[in-house]
Amino acid sequence: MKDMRKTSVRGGTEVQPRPGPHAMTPAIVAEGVRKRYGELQAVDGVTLTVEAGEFYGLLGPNGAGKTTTLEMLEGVREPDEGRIELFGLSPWPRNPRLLPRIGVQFQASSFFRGLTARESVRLFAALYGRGHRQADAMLERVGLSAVAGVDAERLSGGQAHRLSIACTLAHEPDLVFLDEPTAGLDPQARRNLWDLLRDVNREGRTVVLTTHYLDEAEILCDRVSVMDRGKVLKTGAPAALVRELDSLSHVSVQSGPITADTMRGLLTAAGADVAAVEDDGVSLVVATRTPGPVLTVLAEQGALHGLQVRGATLEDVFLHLTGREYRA
Ligand SMILES: Nc1ncnc2c1ncn2[C@@H]1O[C@H](COP(=O)(O)OP(=O)(O)OP(=O)(O)O)[C@@H](O)[C@H]1O
Repeated sequence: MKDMRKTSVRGGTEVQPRPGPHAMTPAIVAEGVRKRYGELQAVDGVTLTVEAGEFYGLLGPNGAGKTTTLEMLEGVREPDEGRIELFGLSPWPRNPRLLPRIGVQFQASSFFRGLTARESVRLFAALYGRGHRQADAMLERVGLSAVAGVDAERLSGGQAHRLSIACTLAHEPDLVFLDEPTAGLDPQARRNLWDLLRDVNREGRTVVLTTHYLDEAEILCDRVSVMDRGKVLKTGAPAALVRELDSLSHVSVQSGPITADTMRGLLTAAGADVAAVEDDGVSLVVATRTPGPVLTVLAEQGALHGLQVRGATLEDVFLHLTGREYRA
């Protein structure tokens, strides 16, 4: 079921089979995790499980506690309370048995001064006893071979993000943590990075990311946890969270062939569940919980020109859960 969704999102690309996640120890188990900074309860009892092979997202607005949660999962910040296990092992205090299995993306802006892109990846690979060949293959993989000899600090924003991911992946970790990996990228660079992250996940690696971008989470993640004020408000597959909302769909067609009044009459006669029918002279829009009968009526009237059906999105889920607008 999960992989079918991914297949369609990935434009028909075939998903590589991977072992069923439930057969394995979860990649991450966190129970009742808390972190306080002075008076501020930044993380307030987070409980979550990430299965091996999952693409998992932590969503939320600024200050929700995503980064603090991620850092505790990574083992770089000590929780005040709670239990965390990665592949059944505690990441805190720093656990040398776990280090080769996890990859933590560092900020793209903090490469070692004076090193080229190639040297940067080779350095990271060497830290884990991996050779030049593997590092260079990773550089190729992220599409940076052509700029391998360029000073890392002179790369474009998109290239720098790709380089930081190459460094994160150079030792082939099973579990990859990314903190807002596409922040600040232009739409094309974002999409390129999405492709790369999907490929990494398709190889069977577990990917956990934080993001402000709800579209990104909806497209990439198998499951997301929506966080606000240090708490997880809800966890689930993006599509399931959206479906649970039971919100209105908006069916829109070009104005002209049929008036709003006629449409209302026909929809009532057809027994369709309609909340509103409006026409602004450009589009006729029907808000409904049952788009099927609406589409049938429009088809019968030959009024399907310019058809668009817009359902709820994760943004609506966020609004519903937090009672406030999503500000990326
Ligand atoms: N080292 C720190 N010392 C004190 N307060 C901190 C520290 N790090 C984060 N905070 C505060 O804790 C809260 C949670 O921050 P955190 O960075 O975890 O949230 P976030 O969801 O990742 O937000 P953003 O999207 O802005 O990165 C915020 O109010 C932040 O100001």
